[in-house]
Amino acid sequence: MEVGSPVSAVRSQRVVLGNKVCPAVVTIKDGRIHKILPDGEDPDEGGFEVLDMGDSVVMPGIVDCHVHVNEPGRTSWEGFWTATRAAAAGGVTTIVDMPLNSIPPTTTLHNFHEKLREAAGKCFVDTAFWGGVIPGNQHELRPLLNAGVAGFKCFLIHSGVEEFPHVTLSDLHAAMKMLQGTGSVLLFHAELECHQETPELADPCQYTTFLQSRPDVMEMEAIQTIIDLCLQYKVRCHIVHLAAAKPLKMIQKARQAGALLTVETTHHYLNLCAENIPAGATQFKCCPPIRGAANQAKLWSALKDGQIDMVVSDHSPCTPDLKNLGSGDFTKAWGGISSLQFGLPLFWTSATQKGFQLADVVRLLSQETVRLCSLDQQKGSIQPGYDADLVIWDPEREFKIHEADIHHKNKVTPYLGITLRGLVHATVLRGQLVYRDGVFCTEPLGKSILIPARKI
Ligand SMILES: NC(=O)N[C@H]1NC(=O)NC1=O
Ligand SMILES: [Zn+2]
Ligand SMILES: [Zn+2]
Repeated sequence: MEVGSPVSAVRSQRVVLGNKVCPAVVTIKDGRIHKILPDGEDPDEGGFEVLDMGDSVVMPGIVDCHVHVNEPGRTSWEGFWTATRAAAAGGVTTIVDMPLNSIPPTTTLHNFHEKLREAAGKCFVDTAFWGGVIPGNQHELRPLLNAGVAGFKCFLIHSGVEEFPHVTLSDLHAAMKMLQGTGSVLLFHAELECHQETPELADPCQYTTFLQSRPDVMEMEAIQTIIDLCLQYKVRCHIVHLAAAKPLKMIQKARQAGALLTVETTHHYLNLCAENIPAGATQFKCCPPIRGAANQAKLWSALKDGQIDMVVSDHSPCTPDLKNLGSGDFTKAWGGISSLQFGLPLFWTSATQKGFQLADVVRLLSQETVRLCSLDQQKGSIQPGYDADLVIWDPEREFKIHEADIHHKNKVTPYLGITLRGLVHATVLRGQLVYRDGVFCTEPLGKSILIPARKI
């Protein structure tokens, strides 16, 4: 079957349906899942283009709700065309774009309209959008929500870019008042500046120098602030890219007290360790920093027992010069790691060794992420009526990451040359084959997804 073709049924010996993996034929009508038939039973109506995938796994497409596309304004860093091709190659059928790093940032209705114009006709997978909260823009929040943003993101510390300033507590009270009763969600970059001594003569090329400059107490302090606001206003709050395990106890306690609080971590915190980062290797720089192995083990057990809800990429690329790889100075390099294309195999390679099952992958990379961005009635599950967004992959197949196979605009990544388990064969977007074995559909078939206002 050619890429770009409509698919009217997919057959496989391993279809992930809820908690089960079984042989089935998934039929598709008008871009949506129509019926799920036991294998052997043939689709009854004629003219079916059955894509027979043997024993490759068929799963809901991955929904990565933390991606910095950077368009418009910083298109040398990334863009809709390249980011969504990387997504398609990685089995990601929906991304949610972060409001910052693009110029302008998605902090006003006017800027959101500009974002939508720029995205049109360039996306190979579906794309939804977060709005941003910055000082003084509280009157833009309701209009942005009514226009279809999935929710909002803010920073409690310098964001890395000047045009997206971080908020103070009084900005947050103003924003919370606007969001109260809307059912929307506020995402927090959870690091707060704390008073601490920084050793003057520390070598900026040593990873530990950077790590010590952003200790886990900065995450603790930020998360305490978030919990207080969340309980006070009863607005849904979400902690992006939790790196430290220490705040998990207080998060759990807050949830037990009724806080509408969710938390994500990223592939880099689950796969990379501070102990293994060489001097000068600024491709590993991100914020909060990658912490030690003992911390990482705690993140994995928190994922297992549901204390961390989901795993995302936080794909945040830049041009190679901004990584300062030449000097290797961690204090000067851009913080951000590119991994949009490799989320599924990165997660699976480690998770399978820790006893996670395919159904856990669906829960952590699709079902929980669609709930966060209010797409759970439409995406993230193989059920009649849902969008026929599928990833078809081989969880046993190993492959090596070669630069030539990376579809992100800039190829700098800490994962270059590593071998992963889990090869994506095909990606189906609303019933159309958009990627198969290295070949993309020539037309970008992705849509901008506007989220209808929540009914609460
Ligand atoms: N501005 C931006 O993308 N920052 C991201 N990069 C990173 O490493 N953490 C972030 O929050
Ligand atoms: Zn962040
Ligand atoms: Zn981010």
